[in-house]
Amino acid sequence: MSSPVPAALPTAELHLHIEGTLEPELAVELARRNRVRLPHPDLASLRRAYSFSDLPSFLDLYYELSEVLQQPQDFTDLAEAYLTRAAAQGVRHAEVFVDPQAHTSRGVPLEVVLDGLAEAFRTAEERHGLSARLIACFLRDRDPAEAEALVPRLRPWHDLVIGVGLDSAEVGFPPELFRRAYALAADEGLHRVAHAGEEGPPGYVLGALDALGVERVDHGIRSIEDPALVARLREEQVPLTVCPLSNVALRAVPDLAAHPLRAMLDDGLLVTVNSDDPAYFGGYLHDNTVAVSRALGLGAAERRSLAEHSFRASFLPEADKQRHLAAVATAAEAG
Ligand code: HPA
Ligand SMILES: [Zn+2]
Repeated sequence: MSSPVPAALPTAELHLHIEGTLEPELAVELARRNRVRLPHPDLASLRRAYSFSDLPSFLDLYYELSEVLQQPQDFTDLAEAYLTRAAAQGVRHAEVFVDPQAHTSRGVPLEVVLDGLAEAFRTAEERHGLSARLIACFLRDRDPAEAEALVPRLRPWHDLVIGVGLDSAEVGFPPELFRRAYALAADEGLHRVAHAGEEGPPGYVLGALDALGVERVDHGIRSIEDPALVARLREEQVPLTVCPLSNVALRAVPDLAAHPLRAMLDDGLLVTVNSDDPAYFGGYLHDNTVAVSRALGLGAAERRSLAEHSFRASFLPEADKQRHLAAVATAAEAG
């Protein structure tokens, strides 16, 4: 008999790509609504395409399906579906990635993307009991000049877009390429995070810290290959937003039992669990927590630490962090 599923604790989700929440059913519906031809003729064949060998093979499908997103309402529907699912999985605050260039590069205006998402995010607290903000990611496999040009264009949405990030194909695109874009973002008062050490080497994590001044590292799992880097991440309590089901789906780790999450926790790192692209990788936030807990034998104390870390690592004001941490304590002691 398998053990009962632990209850979801209140948690902040800090590594979630809104485009990665596009479930196949919604992709098919939006393709029909917008008369976009998908290369997969029906839902069953589309579902079969959700099998990946690495990050680039996933990104091919992720960008292809993003083309069904055309109108503000499409982005509102996408966000609304995520918020509904996230709330049911214990998420009480979300700092959500969006890839503006994935849309502007195919002729969808920035306003369509951000106003569409804003429509759902504005009412997230009342409708779903969770607060939600955006982090605009630069696509690292495109010209850094595009990233630099994007930064001032985010100004009208600074109540919603609280930071910048860096994603897409990692290997061959080191953080240093985006030094200027991040300096511009810092001047605008935006928070800074970056994907590093997912497929790329530990040196990319160092580059994100030193060249980009990031406040959090997304993934960062390959940091464990460099003991001096691990010591620095521990001393500086740099948050690492880890995504277990993503790492297995993209073969960054062979299976969940081999995932470094427990070692990272035991090393005193400020790690959090997140879902990355849940429509593609088989689970939302609590699904990740349950799966990795089972595989690594994490207990209630470790799950409480993960929930606490998520709020400590968030960009929430201190008073809100304390309010959420109190809610974690109440839920953990009840459960
Ligand atoms: O996991 C990811 N890594 C890099 N880029 C991405 N864009 C969406 N998901 C990812
Ligand atoms: Zn990611």
